[in-house]
Amino acid sequence: MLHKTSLDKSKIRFLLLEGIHPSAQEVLRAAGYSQIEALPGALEGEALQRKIADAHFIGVRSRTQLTAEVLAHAHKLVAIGCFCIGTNQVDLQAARERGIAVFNAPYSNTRSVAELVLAEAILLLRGVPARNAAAHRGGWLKSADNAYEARGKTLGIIGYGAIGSQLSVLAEALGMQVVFHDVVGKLPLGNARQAAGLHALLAQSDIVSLHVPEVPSTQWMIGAAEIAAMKPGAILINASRGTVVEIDALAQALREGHLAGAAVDVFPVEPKSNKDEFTSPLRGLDNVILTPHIGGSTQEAQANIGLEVAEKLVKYSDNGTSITSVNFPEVALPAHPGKHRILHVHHNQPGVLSAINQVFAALHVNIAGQYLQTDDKLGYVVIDLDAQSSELALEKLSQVAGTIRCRVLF
Ligand SMILES: NC(=O)C1=CN([C@@H]2O[C@H](COP(=O)(O)OP(=O)(O)OC[C@H]3O[C@@H](n4cnc5c(N)ncnc54)[C@H](O)[C@@H]3O)[C@@H](O)[C@H]2O)C=CC1
Ligand SMILES: O=C(O)CCC(=O)C(=O)O
Repeated sequence: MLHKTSLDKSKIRFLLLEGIHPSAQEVLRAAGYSQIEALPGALEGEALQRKIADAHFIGVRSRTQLTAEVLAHAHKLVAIGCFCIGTNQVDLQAARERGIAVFNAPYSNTRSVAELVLAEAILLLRGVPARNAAAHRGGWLKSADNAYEARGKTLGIIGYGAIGSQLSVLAEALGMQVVFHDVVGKLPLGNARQAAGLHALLAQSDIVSLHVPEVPSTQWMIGAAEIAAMKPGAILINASRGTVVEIDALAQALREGHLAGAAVDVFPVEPKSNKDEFTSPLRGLDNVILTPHIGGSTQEAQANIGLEVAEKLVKYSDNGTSITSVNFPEVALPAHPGKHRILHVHHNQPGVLSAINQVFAALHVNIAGQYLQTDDKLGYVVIDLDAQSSELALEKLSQVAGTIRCRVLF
């Protein structure tokens, strides 16, 4: 399917969902974009399909599912901004195949998640959730039973990426010992140690905290067997994705007392909005902290995410720069004063580049600058040329076999 775009800024439509921080709109407006629709909640089904059909750019957080089926309606969509870290809510491959670049904010809420997890670890070690719940019911559980300091305890971090390693630093500052498990070799920060494997980590940790992405290798990676391998009285914290932990197995281990407590921020099925009911086998367990996927929900993180992702969308829209895209060949582009710029996304197959160059040769167009980046399946070529040639060149380039999308910037 071919897409050809040549649009004035005033006609470019941004759809921002899920209460994205106003800082994003400020960036877009400062860059000259005025057609911005911002909605407080997520969309799904027909409503999403209808809205996305009209948008050139869409911004989502973790709720809106941009599946291949939804993207099939996104005929005008140029790029997606995930105003968060995770990009599992987007079918990245389907987006690529349609020439839609996807951007995210890989570090803006890292600290917020790490701080929440550390706080939860301390509260759970002290048995605060259960004592708090009892007090709300009129109980008074003053005792040191099952209440411990964080100092000297072993924190096992699964996924030693941005969040895991930030947590590691904070935990060591409290005097905790950190072990971690990751599928790739990581530089241990401070005195942290890489565990011999997942089960070795589970067997020695007083607290296990998950910081992996949602990918096939992490699906249900913590099930009954892994929970059984944890120390009796240990604590499990999951602020990664709901599909990483088998929630029924966790509920059972908590009911049976094998685990002393848990903090869970993400669930296999999460309510679509704040008005929908939250259901979970973990409800009603006093020793479990349940939070509504708010690991990254702080004012600081949301404001920074708004700026970061909106700036990436503006750069891609204004100038074609795709640096940091999570599904697209990355090209860092200079400004193009006095020239028009054609952006051509194509299947990386033999003959496309020579066909593109033949178009320019046949039109006798002088190319002022050409930039190319490819990966195994996708090619992204950018051509700067004189203003008077761009419309005709866009028309011809859109007809080159293998073209996915082609647009011109003035
Ligand atoms: N609860 C919330 O509000 C938030 C949740 N998140 C979740 O946290 C996840 C992690 O975030 P970051 O640390 O920024 O990501 P990251 O990409 O920096 O780190 C993830 C680490 O997990 C490792 N990993 C991948 N597969 C693994 C496996 N099978 N076993 C062990 N390690 C594995 C990777 O090698 C990497 O080091 C995100 O993907 C997102 O799903 C992120 C932000 C907020
Ligand atoms: O704040 C959100 O909506 C999602 C946060 C999250 O899970 C992420 O950044 O990956």
